[in-house]
Amino acid sequence: SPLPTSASPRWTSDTYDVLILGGGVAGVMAAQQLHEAGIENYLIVEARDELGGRMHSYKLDNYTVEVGCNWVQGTQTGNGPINPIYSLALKHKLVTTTNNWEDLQFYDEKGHTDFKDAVRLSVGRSPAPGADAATDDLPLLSGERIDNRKVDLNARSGYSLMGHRIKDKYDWASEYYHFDWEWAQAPEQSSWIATSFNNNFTFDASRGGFSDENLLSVDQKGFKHILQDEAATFLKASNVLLSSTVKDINYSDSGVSVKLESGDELKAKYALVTFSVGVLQHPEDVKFEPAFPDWKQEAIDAMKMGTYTKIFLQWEEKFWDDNEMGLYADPYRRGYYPVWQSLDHERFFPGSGIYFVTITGDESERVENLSDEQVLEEVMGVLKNMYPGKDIPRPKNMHFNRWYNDKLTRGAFSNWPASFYVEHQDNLRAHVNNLYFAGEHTSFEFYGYLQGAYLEGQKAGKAIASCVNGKGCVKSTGGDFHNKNEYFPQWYNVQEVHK
Ligand SMILES: Cc1cc2nc3c(=O)[nH]c(=O)nc-3n(C[C@H](O)[C@H](O)[C@H](O)COP(=O)(O)OP(=O)(O)OC[C@H]3O[C@@H](n4cnc5c(N)ncnc54)[C@H](O)[C@@H]3O)c2cc1C
Repeated sequence: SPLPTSASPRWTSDTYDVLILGGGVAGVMAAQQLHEAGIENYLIVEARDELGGRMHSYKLDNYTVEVGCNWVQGTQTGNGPINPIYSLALKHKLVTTTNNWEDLQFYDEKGHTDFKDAVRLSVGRSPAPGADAATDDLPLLSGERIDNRKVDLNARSGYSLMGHRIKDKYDWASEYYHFDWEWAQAPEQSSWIATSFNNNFTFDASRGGFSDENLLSVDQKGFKHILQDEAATFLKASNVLLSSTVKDINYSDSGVSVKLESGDELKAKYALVTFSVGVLQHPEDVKFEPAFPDWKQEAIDAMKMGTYTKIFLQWEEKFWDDNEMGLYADPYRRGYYPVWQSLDHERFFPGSGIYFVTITGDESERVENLSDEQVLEEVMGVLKNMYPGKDIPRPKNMHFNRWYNDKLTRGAFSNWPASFYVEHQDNLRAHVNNLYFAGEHTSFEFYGYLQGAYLEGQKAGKAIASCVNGKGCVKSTGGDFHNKNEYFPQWYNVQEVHK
């Protein structure tokens, strides 16, 4: 790796200007801002043995697969706004390919079937492929709600109000494919308004977004290399402390002290916490002293981590269909091993023998508590349904991450439950004394996505740099619900709606 190895940190006797807690996308981008502002007395503290966080690849046999993020989601339309992750991918020559969403095969418990029409007619986060009615668009109707100053509901209510009601297992699977597979939670667990603008800012160029293009990383150096290569352009060995888990964070308006699992203690004027909101929800993992003010704790607990689990399976020989994707409609259970992707395909890793299935949300949480053997048994049961009459051998390899139980993530990415309040979003980011916060979860437009982590890290890095350099500190917006929205002052005034 071109990256420096871990620092020999300076302990209590010395004080850093800034501690950046967490070396994922947000942490690295914040560090870059400090560097550009001429601040070099900072340290990134990361529990894992490399930078990247949820950019996390895994070597399955001879193939690098992505157990964390895999797509650059949204690129650029014409001269419109460009996704900064796309810029990074271009700069560091990420090897990508596209998916052909139409190359989808359908299955139920009796094998091949065809519910293309159910998928087409199912309302989606954006119009389903081939759907003709713009009214099938959840975000569109959400926009109307905002314009008419109506309150948020969950996305299930939105679907129902559009007249879309689940009739059978095919509707289940179709809706799952459009919704849960993106948000990692079910429509009833998700904000109608937040999922809608979140979708638009990334995918809908006509509504200020990047583009509806998704680029899949098939880079054998791992998706994470674009972040690590970028870090290597400015980070010095003395700026990074790897394999060091934070246990306690003590903060005030004069400084921050951080205790590591090793018992060592680091001190700084400011600290930026980039741990996921899931980690912040677990004080037994990382303890903050003093406890957060009520408004901060409420904002943290207002959000939920969705879990997105890719179960990679590898066989000596491919026995499955040639399609890129498969959608399985289980008769009894919504979201039961529903979305299958073949990597043994000419567009990806031909000859690899790799087929993977994604589960999300409550199913992920359930499955994480099973043993690998129990998971394999369930997966084999579904494959036997999908391919009746085929003698399917045990796979030679299986791998998946338990993101929900992982103390360093506590889920895959954040998702706003209904109802969404701009004030909670502001309070999630707002700093408390000398403790700042950034990560995908603090992003208004792009929560959940890499671009959210990138832009929030930059924003926090700039704010802290200005403070350190004596150019003025931003006033924390945290506190009781307030009435202004920095993004769309005239656009959404929750206070008025709820009076
Ligand atoms: C399965 C999955 C699929 C995804 N798919 C996509 C996708 O295709 N496209 C997309 O745009 N986004 C996707 N995402 C989301 C994307 O990966 C995240 O939004 C982004 O990586 C978050 O970056 P971050 O810096 O906010 O947080 P993180 O990457 O979580 O960084 C925080 C860092 O803090 C460290 N840490 C945590 N606790 C401690 C502690 N106590 N002490 C020290 N260090 C600690 C962690 O190890 C981590 O490195 C996916 C995520 C997952 C998990």
